[in-house]
Amino acid sequence: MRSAHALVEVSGLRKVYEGSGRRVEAIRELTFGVGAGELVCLVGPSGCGKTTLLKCVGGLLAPTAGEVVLAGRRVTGPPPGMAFVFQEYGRSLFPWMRVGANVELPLKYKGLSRSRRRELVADALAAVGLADAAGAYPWQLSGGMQQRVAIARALAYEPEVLLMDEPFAAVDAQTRADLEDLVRGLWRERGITVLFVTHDIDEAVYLGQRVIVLSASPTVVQEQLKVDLPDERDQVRTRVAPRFAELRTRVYEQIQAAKRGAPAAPAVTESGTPPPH
Ligand SMILES: Nc1ncnc2c1ncn2[C@@H]1O[C@H](COP(=O)(O)OP(=O)(O)OP(=O)(O)O)[C@@H](O)[C@H]1O
Repeated sequence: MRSAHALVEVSGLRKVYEGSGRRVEAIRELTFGVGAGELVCLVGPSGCGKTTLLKCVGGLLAPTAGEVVLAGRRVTGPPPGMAFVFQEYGRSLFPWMRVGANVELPLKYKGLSRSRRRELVADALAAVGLADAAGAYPWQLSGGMQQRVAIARALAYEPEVLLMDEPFAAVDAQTRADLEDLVRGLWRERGITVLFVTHDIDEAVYLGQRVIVLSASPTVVQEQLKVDLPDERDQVRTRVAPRFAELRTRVYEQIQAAKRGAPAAPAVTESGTPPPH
């Protein structure tokens, strides 16, 4: 399933780590596209190369073969239109800088005026519900609030593409639900393209318009699944909907198959109906 107008195109991507007498073929061959304004979730067994893939997409790692193209341009380093949110908010925010300064920092590299930077910081903090926290230090905030700050920092940067690497893996379940709804809300309001890596099947189905299931390492695309749930999602109602259960079962089965090394299932039809099995 590759959009004719993909904003991000991953073609024949391969990554082999070499060094210290060790050779790990993390990604064998990955090809997929992400359309402008799409929210795509990537799931796969632990160690299948999700982080490696995201780093290649974000230009933080050079692929061994293949390429990533953003808006028609080959990615060879971190492109200006991309922002990252990592799992470890504790390490991604600078503890000696107040929240406002943390959010503002990347904007300084964009050469924006001071007043524009202030505007963007205030807007982003308000968007994540932390309008009052600009003067606090990260360590004065809860884990969930720190992750909101990391999201605000990415938003303030006004990215075309937001790359999120298991961003909610380290927060409690209630906070996680709130943050999932925050991301969906921001995505719908701002039309950002989101590539969201998670190991949580329910999270992938709840958040995504599409779920890409990766095989075990050395990684290929095991299956792509269209999430044909209504755009209005709700933590209670969506998660008990029969279609949600069908989709999560399908993803679960594919991940189990991936762990066993079973061949990829045929692609899902446009209606999103899984093929019979
Ligand atoms: N810098 C590195 N040098 C050597 N091998 C690496 C390096 N980074 C990752 N790997 C290996 O590449 C494979 C994929 O790792 P990666 O972290 O991308 O997987 P992941 O799917 O994100 O893992 P998890 O689900 O556990 O977070 C693993 O076998 C890992 O040991």
